[in-house]
Amino acid sequence: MEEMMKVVPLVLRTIFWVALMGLSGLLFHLFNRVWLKSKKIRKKLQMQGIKGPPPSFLHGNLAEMHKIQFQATKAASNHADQILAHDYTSTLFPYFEHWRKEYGLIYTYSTGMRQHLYVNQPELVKEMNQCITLALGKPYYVTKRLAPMLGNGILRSNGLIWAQQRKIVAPEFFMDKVKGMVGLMLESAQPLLRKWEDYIEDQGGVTADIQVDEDLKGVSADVISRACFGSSYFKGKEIFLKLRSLQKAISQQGFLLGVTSFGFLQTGKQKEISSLEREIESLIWKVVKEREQECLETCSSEKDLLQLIMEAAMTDQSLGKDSAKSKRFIVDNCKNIYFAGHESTAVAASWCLLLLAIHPEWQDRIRKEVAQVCPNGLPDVNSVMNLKTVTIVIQEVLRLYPPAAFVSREALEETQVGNIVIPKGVCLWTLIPTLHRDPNIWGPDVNDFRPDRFTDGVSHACKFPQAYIPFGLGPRLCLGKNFAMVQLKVLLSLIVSNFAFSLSPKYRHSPAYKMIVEPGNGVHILIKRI
Ligand code: HEM
Repeated sequence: MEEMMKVVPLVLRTIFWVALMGLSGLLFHLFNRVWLKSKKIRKKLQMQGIKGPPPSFLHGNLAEMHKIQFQATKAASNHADQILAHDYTSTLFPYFEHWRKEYGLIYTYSTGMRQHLYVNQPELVKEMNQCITLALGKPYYVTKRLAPMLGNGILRSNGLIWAQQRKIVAPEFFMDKVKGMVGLMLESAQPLLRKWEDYIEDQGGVTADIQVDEDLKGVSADVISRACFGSSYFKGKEIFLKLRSLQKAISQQGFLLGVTSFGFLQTGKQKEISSLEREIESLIWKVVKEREQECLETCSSEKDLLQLIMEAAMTDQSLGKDSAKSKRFIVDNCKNIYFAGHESTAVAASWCLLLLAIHPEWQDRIRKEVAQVCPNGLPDVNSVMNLKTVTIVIQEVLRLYPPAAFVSREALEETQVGNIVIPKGVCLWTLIPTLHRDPNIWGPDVNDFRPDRFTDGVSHACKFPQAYIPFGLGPRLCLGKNFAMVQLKVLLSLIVSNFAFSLSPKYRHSPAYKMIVEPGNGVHILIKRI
């Protein structure tokens, strides 16, 4: 017994020393490998004249970012009366604004040990976006959180895999293909018109106070379901509903700053995410199998996107005969097109209705144009291309309220962008709304809603056309740009030529970031029949 009493403290002491050595080793590793490495990267940027807020050990500038965010949230007053003057970056990402005022259009900051470069100088934005090197990709720490939703599809992939996917998917969204989809866009919008007429009927027959967002999401889900899944679009809609739940679950995780909550807090959410991911995969796969069977019997000559993605998966040499790879390709790309194609277009439509509600003179101009250009007031393949007023209204809305807030890249290798050498691992961030509201680029009326600034094209609307990037720019330019623009034109011309609307007193202006920037409390308008 006495012997044992002597041994216990010895064991405890040994454990203590081993733990201490382990901890010192870890700290040494953190200090040497991680901290010194990020210090070296920072130094490389500083030596090129790039300044930024001084980071603290382990956290970088995170504490300051949270503090600035906290103060901005506290100070955020109701912007209801200054919808146009309100640049949402000042409330959603106030630290970027704070540092921009202090350090200019290019600066560096860090989150944890990760070094970032803020790039909002138009010349450098252009260089960065038009850089064709595969050494610039989507930042891994951001996209890895999106993996359950996007797999390794085109939105998150990098390098050769991305280049191959882009080659396969891009032609499906060329203007010629999109023109063929005008009919299905019209079909999808009709139920919305009937629904809003019913609202008016239900609310006394003259006007109705409605919230537009879910109805618009319904239309864009229907459009992309029809475009993607053709005859099986009902099943497509079921998939899309689940994808929306998945998006909601992921965006609750605050992935942007790359700060993880403690694992155990996330377990429930993680389980929900994994189960949704599995359900979506098996639903998509079921549709694919049914389609294969249909094709064995009679395959329609009219090919939808699913058909084209399936054919690409079968014929693309990079995927070879590996059925697992082909399956991943099909499932991931269906998921990517849904996410990219559905949410952002619907949110853009919401912002359009908001700005048109406070500018009835532009509703009048659209109405006149639709009456002149469209036979029977319905846009078709030819007339949709001639809707100039609708186009400039959409362009102006996307300038003031771009749904995608950032263009982001990571230097996968050391890369030269313009006159700056970007060390490997640095993430680059361009804030699209800030570029779109720079008075040096757009002039003193930058905060006014003035669609006619776009009458003679983007290059006449501003000093630096590459600074207008609601759809990005260069090799990673949005694949669905044509699809989104045509869909928005069809939808707006139908709504405006059937209804007149103004802003409802229920509307509260509070843009919110949920992977894209949307009206936080929805868009409420008062509508009446024309
Ligand atoms: C108003 C609606 C839309 C907006 C504002 C928008 C905006 C964007 C932006 C900013 C990017 C990133 C560009 C970059 O990282 O440089 C992007 C990428 C992409 N978008 Fe869109 N988008 C919209 C609609 C659509 C639609 C309807 C589709 C498909 C049907 C689509 C498919 C894609 C794809 C596949 C990419 C990834 C391209 C790549 O990485 O190569 N988008 N979009």
